[in-house]
Amino acid sequence: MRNYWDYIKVEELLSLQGGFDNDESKLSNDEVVFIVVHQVYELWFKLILRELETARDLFRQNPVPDMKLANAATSLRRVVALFEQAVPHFRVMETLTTRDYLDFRDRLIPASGFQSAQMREIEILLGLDDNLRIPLGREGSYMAALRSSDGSASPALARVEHRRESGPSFKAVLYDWLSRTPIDGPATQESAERFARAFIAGHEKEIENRIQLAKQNALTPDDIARLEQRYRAEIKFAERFLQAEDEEGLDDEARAFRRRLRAAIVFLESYRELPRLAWPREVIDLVIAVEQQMIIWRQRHARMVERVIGRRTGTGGSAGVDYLDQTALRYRIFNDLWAVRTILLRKPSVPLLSHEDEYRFRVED
Ligand code: HEM
Ligand SMILES: N[C@@H](CC(=O)c1ccccc1NC=O)C(=O)O
Repeated sequence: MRNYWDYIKVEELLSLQGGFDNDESKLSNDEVVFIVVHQVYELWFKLILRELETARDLFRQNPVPDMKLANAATSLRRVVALFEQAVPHFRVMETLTTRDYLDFRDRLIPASGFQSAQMREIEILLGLDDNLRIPLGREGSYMAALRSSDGSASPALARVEHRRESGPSFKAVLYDWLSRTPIDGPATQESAERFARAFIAGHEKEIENRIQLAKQNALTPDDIARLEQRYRAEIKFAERFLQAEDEEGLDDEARAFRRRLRAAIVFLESYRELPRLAWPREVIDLVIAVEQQMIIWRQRHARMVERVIGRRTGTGGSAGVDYLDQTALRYRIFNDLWAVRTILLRKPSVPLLSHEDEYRFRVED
């Protein structure tokens, strides 16, 4: 007969909280809390990885089946919900007082969450650039921390190595897809760059409006000059961004790719009410929401750590909270998606499209 305990594997599950000695009777409530909270996180990470992999596999196709964009949005919405649930979960860990935790902390050394293979898999699958990674302190790379203390391989290392070899990151395939966006006409370099130039002209128009407004509000000539200087700097940023001149060391092909990518993101965000652009824009908005939640996770973990162990060195050998705060600040994957928000225009100032009808649902007459 089919029953709950066989399907959920309750007995097996409840036998996994015994720590290094597999003997829960030896552990305090505090230590079982410590173990269970981690196990719940690793289950959340498992679900996040499944959804991110589904989304990556969808965008890996060329062409990406338009009918499946809603599925991608569903996967990404679930990832956001999982992180949103995981963040407040640190409250349970904060019921551990520093003294209670110190009762068993030394036994954990050198184990650390730095060895959470699934967290590394999420970073790799999303597309975190290894060059951004902050060295932990004791080991050279984050991969070294996944080896056993005698340097031998581990299931965690195998997991992460497999993830590194299991195909392109979600970022890579998403950006490839975006770079193929037909921008106000065919999906060519020329139409992308033509749109970018028209968008910059929109910024020029916006500035004239703002300066007129400043004059009407009787700002002093000095204030107006200061405002105009600030607006001109904003245009310069927008130009450098859309021409991908802010990136060092790109060859011509890479720079052309970044221009198509950035023009596409600006295009989707600026005309999101056009039916055929609505789902793509929803997808990139959800990608931002995923990264935002991951940054909040890092921050919330760091605040919990500070509350429980202050600023002492981590069992994994890092500077502890200082290291964690740096990761929350520096680990950014979808910079282009975030940066676009700096240069978007009010609706009245975005360029008129020459092929707007091509982005409407066609009603067969
Ligand atoms: C009392 C509870 C906790 C303390 C004191 C703590 C402390 C730390 C410290 C100090 C680090 C930096 C590496 C090191 O030197 O060890 C770290 C890393 C990490 N911890 Fe925790 N942690 C706690 C709970 C958790 C929980 C519940 C999770 C959930 C999975 C977690 C996941 C991680 C991850 C993934 C890292 C690596 C972060 C990165 O390198 O980006 N930790 N933790
Ligand atoms: N790095 C933590 C120890 C710790 O939290 C931990 C130890 C063993 C297994 C998972 C852990 N979680 C996060 O690092 C600390 O410095 O206290």
